[in-house]
Amino acid sequence: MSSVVVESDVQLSLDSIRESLVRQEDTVVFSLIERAKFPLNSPAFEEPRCLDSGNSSSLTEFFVREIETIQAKVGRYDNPEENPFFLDNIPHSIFPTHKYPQVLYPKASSVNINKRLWDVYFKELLPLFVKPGDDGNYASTAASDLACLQAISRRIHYGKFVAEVKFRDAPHDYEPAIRSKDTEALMKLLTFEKVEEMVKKRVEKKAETFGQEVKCVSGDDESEKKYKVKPSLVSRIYGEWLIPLTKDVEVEYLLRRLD
Ligand SMILES: O=C(O)C(=O)C[C@]1(C(=O)O)C=C[C@@H](O)C=C1
Repeated sequence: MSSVVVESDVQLSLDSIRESLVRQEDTVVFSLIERAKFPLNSPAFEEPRCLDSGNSSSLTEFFVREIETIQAKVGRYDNPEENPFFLDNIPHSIFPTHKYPQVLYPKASSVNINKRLWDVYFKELLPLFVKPGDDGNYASTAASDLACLQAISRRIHYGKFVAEVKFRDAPHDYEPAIRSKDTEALMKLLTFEKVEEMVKKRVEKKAETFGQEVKCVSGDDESEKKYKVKPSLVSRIYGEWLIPLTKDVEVEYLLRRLD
């Protein structure tokens, strides 16, 4: 076992972790609603159109790389809740940084599935919740995509904190499955189906509340409410992608928890 130990006295409970996940839902749902203002605008993220010869990034990739570099310089990635998409060598902050408590197990803390998230987001999620088309508004679209990607990335990588607290609460349950690298057993141990159902219902309600068209004319037919992103789709995005990705992060983290 590593000689570096986590600060096990740092207050960490499954309830407080779940409260943060609930709050993060607001950010995720809002970011999807904001992104839905623009059509798909696929040339922004599919095509290398940079006029600088030698740069084969798409506009969106270029934008994300540049923003991540600036954000690293002001300390974003010193926060263990944040995980970059492109930075292998994260520049040091050029400002004094906050000392975050070492809550995560150091050898497991670097789990990062953002490459997978990038593909899933652009190939599977985005075409589901935005209209097809191209209005040429690529810079604003890229900024909106980054907001979605960062909110979703934070949410799914929060699985590291969930896994840490579950491990601390029941190390004897988890240790045999970790030692035998039994991912199926780990998945079973960390799954709470009722919680997942509640999450899916709640995000649907949030999408209804945050994304309904607001009209001030009295006598409007309630049954004709319109939404910026279909609420059942937000629930599906959580059920089919965000929760499974969070669970994959939890498993990846646990597999390294005894290194
Ligand atoms: O709340 C938990 O226990 C989590 O692990 C988070 C989460 C989720 O992604 O929302 C994932 C797995 C559980 O089955 C329930 C919910």
